[in-house]
Amino acid sequence: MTSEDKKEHIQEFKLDPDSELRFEVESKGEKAYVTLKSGLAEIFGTELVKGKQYEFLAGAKVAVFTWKGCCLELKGKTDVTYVAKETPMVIYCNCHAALELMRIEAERENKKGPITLVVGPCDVGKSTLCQILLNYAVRMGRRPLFVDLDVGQGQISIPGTIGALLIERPASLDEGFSQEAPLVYQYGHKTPSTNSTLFSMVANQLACVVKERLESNKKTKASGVIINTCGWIKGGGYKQLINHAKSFEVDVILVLDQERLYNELVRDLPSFVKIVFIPKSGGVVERSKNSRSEARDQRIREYFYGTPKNPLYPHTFELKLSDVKIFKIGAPPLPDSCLPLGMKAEDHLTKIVPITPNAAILHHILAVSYAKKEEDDLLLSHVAGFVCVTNIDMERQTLSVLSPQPKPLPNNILLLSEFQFMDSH
Ligand SMILES: Nc1ncnc2c1ncn2[C@@H]1O[C@H](COP(=O)(O)OP(=O)(O)OP(=O)(O)O)[C@@H](O)[C@H]1O
Repeated sequence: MTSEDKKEHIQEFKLDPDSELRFEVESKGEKAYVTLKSGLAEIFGTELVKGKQYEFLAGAKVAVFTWKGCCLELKGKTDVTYVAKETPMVIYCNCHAALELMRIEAERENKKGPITLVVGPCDVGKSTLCQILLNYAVRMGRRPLFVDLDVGQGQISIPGTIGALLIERPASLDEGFSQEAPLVYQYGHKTPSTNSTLFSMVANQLACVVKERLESNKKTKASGVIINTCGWIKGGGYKQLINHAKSFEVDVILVLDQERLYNELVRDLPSFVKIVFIPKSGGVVERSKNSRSEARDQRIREYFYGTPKNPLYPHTFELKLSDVKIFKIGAPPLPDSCLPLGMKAEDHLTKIVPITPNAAILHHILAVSYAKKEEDDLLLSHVAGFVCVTNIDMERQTLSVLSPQPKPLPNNILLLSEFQFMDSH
C-alpha cells in the first residue's frame, strides 16, 4: 500500500464495554481522524461528541475508551493501532469515586477537599491519570485545582516552569486544559535535579499560594487539588516527593507502577496520608529523549504561535538594554574555603545574579517576573509570561524580543531560562 492509499484508509471499530482503541500518529505531517458513530466514548476522560470528527497530529498517542461499548471510525495513517480489552480504567474510576466521597465530606464540613499527589517513574501515565481524574471531577460539577510540578513535560505554560490552573471544564482534545490565567513560577531548567534547592523553594512557594487560593473559593476548596510530578523518584527526586507531600499537605498519593516507591512512601509518611498503588496502563507509550525534546520545543512554539486550529500572532519589538534588568538564579558553586563567613554552599544555588546582556542570551527564553524589587521577591514571585530573545544589537544597545503581547512589557525584571527557541516563522 502506498502512503497515499494509507492516508485515505478508513477503518471501523466496534468496541465492547470496558475496552479501548489505541493508536499513534508517528510520521511527521500525518494526521488521523476519529469519529464516534454510536454509543459513548471518551479520550482520557473527555467525552466524544457523536458525529464530530476529531483530528490528531503527528506525535499523538491516543486511547479512545468506552464504558458501555461504541462504534468508532478511524481515518488516516495511524501506527500500532489495536483494541485493548485489558485497561486499568475501572481502578482509575474507583480512585475518582474515592476522591469524590472525600469531596462530599469536605463540602459538608467546610473543609479542604482531597489534595492528591500522582507519582511514579517516567512514562507510566502520570499526566494522563491527572487528566482523567480532573476531567471526571469537572464532569461531576467540581472545580479542582491542577498543579503541575513536571518541569520538563508539564501541561501548564512552557517547559522550565511549574504552575497551577483552575479546572472549570474538561480538557479539549485539541488544546488540553484551557490555559486561562494560570499561576506560573519560573524555575528555568529541564529537570529538578539541575538545581534542586531552587526547585524546592519555588515548589514550596507554589504550595503556599495554592493553599491560599483554596481558601478563597468555597467550591474549589471542597474540590481539592490534583498534583502531577516528574519521573525523578530516586535519591534527591524521592526527597522532593516527600517535600511536596509536606508542603502541599497532601492527603492522598497515587503511586503508579512502582511497588518499591509505594513501600518507601508508606514507610516515610504519616499514616493519615492514604497511599494507593495503581498499575499503569499497557497503552502508555515510552518516549525517547528525542521525542521529549521535540515535545518541549513544540510547547514553546505553541506558546508563541498557537496551534493550527487556534493560531496566535506574536509581536516582535525592541527594548533598550538600559530599560530592562536581566537576572539568572544560581551562581556556580564555590569551595567552602572561598565562601564568606556564615554562607553555605547551597546559598549559591539561589543567588540572584545580574546578567549583562551579551550574545550568549540570544534565542533564550526570558520570564517576565511580577517582582517589584529584584532583591527580595524575585525568587518567590510568579511570572506574567515569557519572551524570546531574537536579536541583540550591542552597538545600538538594544534587545529584540518575540512576545505574545505587544509593547510594553508588564515589568522590566526578566529571568533567564536555560531553554532556547529558534524562531523559524
Ligand atoms: N491508555 C493509553 N493508550 C495509549 N496511549 C496512552 C495511554 N495512556 C497514556 N498514553 C500516552 O502515553 C504517553 C505517556 O503518558 P504520560 O505523559 O501520561 O506519562 P507520564 O508518566 O506523565 O510521563 P513523564 O515521564 O513525562 O512524566 C502520552 O503520550 C499519552 O498520550
